[in-house]
Amino acid sequence: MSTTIGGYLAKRLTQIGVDHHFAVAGDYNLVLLDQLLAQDGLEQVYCCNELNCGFAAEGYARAKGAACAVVTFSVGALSAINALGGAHAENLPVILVSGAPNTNDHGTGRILHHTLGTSDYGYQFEMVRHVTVAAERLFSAEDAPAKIDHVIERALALSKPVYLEIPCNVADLECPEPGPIEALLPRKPACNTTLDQAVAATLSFLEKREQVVILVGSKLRAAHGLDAAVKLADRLGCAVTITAAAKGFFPEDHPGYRGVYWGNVSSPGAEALIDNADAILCLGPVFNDYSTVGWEAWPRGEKVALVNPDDVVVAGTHFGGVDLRSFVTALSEQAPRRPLSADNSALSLPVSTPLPAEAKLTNDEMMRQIGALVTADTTLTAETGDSWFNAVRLHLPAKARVELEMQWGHIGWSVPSAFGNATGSPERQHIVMVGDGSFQLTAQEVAQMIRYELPVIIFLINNRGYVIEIKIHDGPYNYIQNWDYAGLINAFNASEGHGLGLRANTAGELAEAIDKARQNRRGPTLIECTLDREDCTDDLVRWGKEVAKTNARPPVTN
Ligand SMILES: C/C(NCc1cnc(C)nc1N)=C(/S)[C@H](O)COP(=O)(O)OP(=O)(O)O
Ligand SMILES: [Mg+2]
Repeated sequence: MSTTIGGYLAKRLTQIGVDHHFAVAGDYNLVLLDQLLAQDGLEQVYCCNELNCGFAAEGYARAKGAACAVVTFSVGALSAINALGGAHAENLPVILVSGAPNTNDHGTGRILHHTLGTSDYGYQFEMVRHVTVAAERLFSAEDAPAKIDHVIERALALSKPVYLEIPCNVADLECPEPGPIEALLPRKPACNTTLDQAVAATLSFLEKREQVVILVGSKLRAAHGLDAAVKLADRLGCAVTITAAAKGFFPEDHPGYRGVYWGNVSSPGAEALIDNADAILCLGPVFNDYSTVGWEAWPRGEKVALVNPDDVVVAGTHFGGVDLRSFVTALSEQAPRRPLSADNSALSLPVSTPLPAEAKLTNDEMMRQIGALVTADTTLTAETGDSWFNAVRLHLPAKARVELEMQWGHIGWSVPSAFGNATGSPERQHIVMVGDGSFQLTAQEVAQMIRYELPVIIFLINNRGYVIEIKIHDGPYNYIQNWDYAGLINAFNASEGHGLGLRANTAGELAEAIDKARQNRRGPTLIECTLDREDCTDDLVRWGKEVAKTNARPPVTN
């Protein structure tokens, strides 16, 4: 039996659970797109541009565990590279496939369209290697299967993006059918010696310590450690806090859950919990300048055990090659059981009383109404901006998901990412919180939500500008042209009733808009929430001041 190179890739995608791939056509990838279209069980979904295509794949990977975006050479791929940087920063296995020039043109000195106008077509491959963990260029059918398998295996093993370049005259060449997928799926090293020693060292580290706290980090999901973390919390009976970027990675109805640890904008009591702990088990943490509030809130020292996706550092010893899930599972089975020491009734939940219907809409009222929408089936995608602080403050029902991009932080990511996420998990209710500034970068993808009839509810928070930047450092550059955001839906020809654009100036108008959104099941509903520019979370103001201070540090002169 044989197939084509495009058919081989298509079959491999379905074997790893990718039922859709995202694409923008270009003459370098049209034959490849035909090969992918021919695969049963693999749907081709189109995007407005290649940046959105990359972000849609990133969102799909959040839902399905892997994703694929197909773009054309150079003019397409260079836009998608930004989204690949995001997938790398957020630990998501996105496979970027780029069409490429005819193999006969290499080395001829000829000038090709869509290129820099030089005869060297290798610059894209050089650029993409900086944002991927594996990259391959195909030139023939002979080594194509091995190269395709290599990038797929690396993407899954490391939960990171990879790249495949397929010339336009190679995509339909004949090659053998793919074999079983098992060898490409993640398998952890069976080195039990190091694992056992890491666990033993941690058990003795914990032995004499009373105030144990687990801090859940944003790499925990990519390391497949969510369930193991709950088991460990049950075993240790300890308090559990999360970093902001790990929102939704630990059940908030768990008796040990004690909120978000984020320095001076932590949940009430969470900062003291970490400061007073004598043992902090950090599971998949990312301590960057934003998450440590300008390097101020960064748990370090002998009381910290670092459990990273592929290594453990505890009591001054580094145990390499130990995968997080195996380690946390073994620790939860061997640690002495302790009684429950934490009680999340101590977690004070934000309570805001409903405003009268005619009252001007406020941020708190907006969040009260959005919070009431969130259920176990909800996926809330929250954009960079005050939406971060609003989303992190929500108290989530078990199994609700929050998607954030707090490492990469590319404004505009939320709309295409939610489009991809909704494509990959149509059974869930999808909500987006996105500011006016961010929305202006990638608004087109709402048109695809209309085209594919995805009932995403988009809360467009119109506070007239880049408020997070205004709070960090104000200037004329933080103010933008105001759009008729609610009216934009009509520009996307939503007249078939597949899309709704509404505006909410008051508490009552928001409640009505949400009712309409819940009934609109055949397309997106964009609700423009108008807020005063000064009406932002206190957390943003306090956090912004600290970050501004950190940015302003003068160069150290020695
Ligand atoms: C301009 C920028 N960041 C700089 C930036 C600029 N360009 C890209 C691609 N990504 C970025 N983060 C940011 S966070 C704006 O405040 C976002 O404004 P908006 O979406 O309106 O949200 P808020 O009003 O809540 O801040
Ligand atoms: Mg704004």
